Amino acid sequence: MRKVLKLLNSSFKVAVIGAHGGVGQSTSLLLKCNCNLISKLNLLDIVDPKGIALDLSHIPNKCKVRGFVVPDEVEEGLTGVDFVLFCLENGKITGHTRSSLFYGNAPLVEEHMNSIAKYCPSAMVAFITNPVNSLAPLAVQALANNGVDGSRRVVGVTTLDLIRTISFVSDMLDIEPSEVTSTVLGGHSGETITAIIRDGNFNESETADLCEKISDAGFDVYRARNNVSSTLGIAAAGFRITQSILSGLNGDPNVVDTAFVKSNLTRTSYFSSPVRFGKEGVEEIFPLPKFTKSQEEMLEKSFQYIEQEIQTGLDYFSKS
Ligand SMILES: NC(=O)c1ccc[n+]([C@@H]2O[C@H](COP(=O)([O-])OP(=O)(O)OC[C@H]3O[C@@H](n4cnc5c(N)ncnc54)[C@H](O)[C@@H]3O)[C@@H](O)[C@H]2O)c1
Ligand SMILES: O=C(O)C[C@H](O)C(=O)O
Repeated sequence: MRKVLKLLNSSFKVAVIGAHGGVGQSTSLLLKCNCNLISKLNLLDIVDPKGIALDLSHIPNKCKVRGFVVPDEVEEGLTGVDFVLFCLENGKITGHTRSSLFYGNAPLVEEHMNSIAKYCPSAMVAFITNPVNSLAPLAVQALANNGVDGSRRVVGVTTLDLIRTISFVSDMLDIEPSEVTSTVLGGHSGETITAIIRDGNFNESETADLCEKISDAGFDVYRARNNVSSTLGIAAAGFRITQSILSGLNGDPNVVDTAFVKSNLTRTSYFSSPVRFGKEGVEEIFPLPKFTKSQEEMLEKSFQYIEQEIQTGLDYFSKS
């Protein structure tokens, strides 16, 4: 007899933190329009997001959107939330390397993680906010400082690197995106975005150029948009990871997506690779495939950067 899949909830409460910003607004639009698993979409920002919420609420569907000002309305905005998506950025930061963002964003993230521990301790949490490789470990530690185990519930968003890889490879080979088997591992910063090209017959130097293009893609967008980083590609990537995480929470047994998670897969304590999402968050981390020699060398090179960036996140607590 065919087994009927029993899905549980189909009606999750989601919070977007930093919802007034470029990434926050475009991602919230996709979530409101396309995510049938969301019944309540709470927008949080230090700039009053009620106008954005009103605008989105005119799109007719079951998902109810409300705005909450940080810090006064954080309790109301986060209570009972199932999934929190971080899109905030400290406006006072100057310079734009992903790592230069750390010292501005870390205290804001710590404060919100303390609120999450208080008002929605079992929520899944995903970081679009940079630097992803440092802030996801910081967030897990912030929850631990509050007695909450977030090791399977906090993820860094690396799906933008994945969709870029799929787009570039499918364009170059003129094949359907669904046929692309190339992937991306490691983390979300220049030296750690490690594309694993498995399609086509690229020679060594073409493969190296393509991997570099994937790892530089964020800066290419930043330059081409006159110093504005991605808000549209990342919205699609943020939507994708939200859909994956909520489908897992909803009891779908086959949800696989790529994310930067606490991991034993390599010698770094966090790593981005394909994982299975379920009711408990990250439920399975898949073994790494066989690599070519040059892929192995690239990964080996990325480990030291990943570990340093993880350590930056963890050192935040020992130094403060
Ligand atoms: N992971 C990725 O692939 C990826 C891709 C693109 C952008 N990003 C990152 O996303 C982040 C947001 O980028 P953006 O272009 O939307 O920036 P933005 O400046 O347009 O928006 C940031 C928003 O955060 C809000 N904010 C500031 N402090 C806050 C606080 N304490 N609580 C709540 N909200 C607060 C601001 O008011 C603003 O509305 C950046 O860190 C950027 O580097 C990551
Ligand atoms: O560079 C950025 O801040 C944006 C983002 O990380 C990206 O990859 O586009």
